[in-house]
Amino acid sequence: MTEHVSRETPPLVEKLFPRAADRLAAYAELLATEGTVRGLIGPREVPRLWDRHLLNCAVLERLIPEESTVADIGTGAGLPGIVLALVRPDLQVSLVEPLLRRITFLQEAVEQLDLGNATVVRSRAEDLPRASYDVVTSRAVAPLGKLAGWCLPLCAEGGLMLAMKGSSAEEELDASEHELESLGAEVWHIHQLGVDELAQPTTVVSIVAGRAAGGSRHGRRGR
Ligand SMILES: C[S@@+](CC[C@H](N)C(=O)[O-])C[C@H]1O[C@@H](n2cnc3c(N)ncnc32)[C@H](O)[C@@H]1O
Repeated sequence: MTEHVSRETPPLVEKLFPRAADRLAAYAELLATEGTVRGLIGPREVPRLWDRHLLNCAVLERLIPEESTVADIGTGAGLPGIVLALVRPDLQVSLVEPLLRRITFLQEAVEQLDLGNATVVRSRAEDLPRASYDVVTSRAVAPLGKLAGWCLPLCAEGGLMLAMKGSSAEEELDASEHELESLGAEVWHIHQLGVDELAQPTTVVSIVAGRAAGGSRHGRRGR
């Protein structure tokens, strides 16, 4: 049986992201059609695309300072990178992905959504230039310790690594403290980014890279 994404943009999306709602809906449609045909999104995910994927990624924008350069490592079909570029036109987002099949989809999506603030980069995280981004994001890419080894070196000094994690966040953080210290990270924190109408908050581990003198460059934009 073919599953469908709702053709109606949920009222919550109109309320939270009024200026991005139309293009978010176009992206949802693209994921539900080409994304499933090309095996980038499982058909069972389609009915819950909005809650479990698009809104879950969109709330991450609350932790990103204005006009940041962002690298989304292992973006896959563009999560959270494309969503961030849509809801935050002030950001410059690099969509980083090594696999050609996904790169082709990302290039088509960027073109169809007319995303002037997103660039598709075919690369593994380890091969990107160091100290190049204000913020490095990731979702469902690798365990935190390994991920920190890839992402923290990409952050400019005082930059921010944001790893979207589920219920394993606390455990992964405990297990990787030694690695984080050896990578020069000084401050880390677990955020629960909630939206009242959604059952599940988005759990994000934020880590400030390098010597974060007071961390004032990264003022939070509220829960
Ligand atoms: C499970 S998918 C998650 C995709 C997307 N972030 C999401 O949440 O739907 C993991 C992605 O990480 C990519 N990946 C794996 N190792 C990587 C590396 N070393 N550097 C960059 N991307 C990597 C894979 O190609 C894959 O697209």
